[in-house]
Amino acid sequence: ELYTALADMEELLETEGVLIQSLSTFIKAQEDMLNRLKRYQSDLSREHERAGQDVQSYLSNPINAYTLVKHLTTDWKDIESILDDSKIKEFQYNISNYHAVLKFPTDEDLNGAAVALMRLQDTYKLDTSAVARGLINGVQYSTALTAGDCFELGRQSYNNKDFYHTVQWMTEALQRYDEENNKTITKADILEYLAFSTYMEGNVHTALEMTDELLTLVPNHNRAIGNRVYYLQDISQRALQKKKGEDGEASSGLNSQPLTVSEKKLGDIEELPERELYERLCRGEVTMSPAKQARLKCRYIHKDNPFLFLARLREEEACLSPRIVLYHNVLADAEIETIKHLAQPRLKRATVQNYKTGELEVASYRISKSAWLREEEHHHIATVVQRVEDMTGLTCTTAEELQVVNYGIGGHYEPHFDFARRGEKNAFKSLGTGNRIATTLFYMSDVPQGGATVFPHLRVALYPQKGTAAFWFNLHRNGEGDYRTRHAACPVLTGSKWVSNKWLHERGQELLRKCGLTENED
Ligand SMILES: O=C(O)CCC(=O)C(=O)O
Ligand SMILES: [Fe+2]
Repeated sequence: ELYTALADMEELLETEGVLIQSLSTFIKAQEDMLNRLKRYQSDLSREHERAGQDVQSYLSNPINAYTLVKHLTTDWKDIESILDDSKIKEFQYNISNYHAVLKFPTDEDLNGAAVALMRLQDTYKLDTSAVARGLINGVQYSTALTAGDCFELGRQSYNNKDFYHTVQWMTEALQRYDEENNKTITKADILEYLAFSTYMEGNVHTALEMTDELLTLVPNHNRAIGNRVYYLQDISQRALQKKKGEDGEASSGLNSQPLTVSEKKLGDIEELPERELYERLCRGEVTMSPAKQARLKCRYIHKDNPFLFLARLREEEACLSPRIVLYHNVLADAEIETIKHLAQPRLKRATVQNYKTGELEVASYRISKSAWLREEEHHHIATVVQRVEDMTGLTCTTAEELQVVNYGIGGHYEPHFDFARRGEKNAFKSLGTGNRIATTLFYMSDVPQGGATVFPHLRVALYPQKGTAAFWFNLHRNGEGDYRTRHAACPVLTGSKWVSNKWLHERGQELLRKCGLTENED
């Protein structure tokens, strides 16, 4: 699996580099061969023309006679030998051998990358046609996609039974097709997918029109002929049902039309489903109320810690209850490089714990790659862990190892709790270190677009800043989980997002975090 971390995608560029080099060598050899053939062709035809002007006198010249014989013996043999197909065989052989030695993406990677693109489109409300032109939020990141590219994206969606995106991308493919001089796909191919997906999206009349258009292009298209019959049946059935419905309505005099979404009064934003809040926060459409924001402060702090007297922490409050803070400039570039360097070769698809079985498994709601680093591995790791203790005033003796995470494009982690809930099977139980009392999340890269850490129920969005750490307690002082800390990592729109986290556990903090005087105190 390559698409889940941007770090691993770098190897694909190397693969492509080797393939391009190999293709260039092959083309060069083929061009040399053609040039030699062209030279022969022009020499031979010139001579042949000369002979044709006066055959008798041409052949009566002994040199010409010799030349003709030579052409038909040596030269044509030479031409035959130039036409050597071993170069093609060699090229084919090389390409297939590269599969054994270079990194290639799989069909799952292709599908994963396409799904990631759809996720970005949905979360950030990106316009299909702008994306197809290589524009992301108005910034030109890549060259435009061809009709064939758009078709392929539609096909991937189709294979995932995602007809909504199939329609979007096939419609875009059709538009690109009309503008293309060198066609990269046939109109019939596009129409076939577009018509069926349009039907699946509930628009049978348009599906029928598209199928009719397809049949004018390919009159004996078997599937189209079959679908057409099916669509016509569907239309007449609907008409019948509608008629029945109208008759019934007339007699009862009731209008049972349900309200449409737009007619429903949208209540307070807090009543929005979590998913909607999460996506709005990712897009930066929702913020904390100005009154709450006005109470947030930045300050230099030392927590009476001798080290911090010398190196004060730059603390920025992101939320007061529960308290979420950012510590700026707490990781040096060299430390970040060490962490990335050690983690990179060990990155594996990040897993989540199944709350019923306790098993670790991959899930579509967490797409990234991670690795774990121990303090003994490098003095930089030990220093960073020491810094967590200095920053938080807590102990790391019972903490988990440092987790390093890299997100690929579209990589995300949907809303979740970092702590284990009651009754949930979890791996911490056997450790005897208690629950995850707090989270320290280090941002190890800037992310140009997307990739914020958001707390939907608090309306807080933290934007990655290289070298900054976020800190919050997951548990109340009485040890109960603080449900307000539910948070998520928004999909990465552009850039590579690197974070690392240190999860601190309850045991050992007994004398470091005071108990509350009231129940469920922050
Ligand atoms: O990457 C982020 O912004 C958050 C990651 C996170 O919440 C986690 O790994 O538990
Ligand atoms: Fe988390």
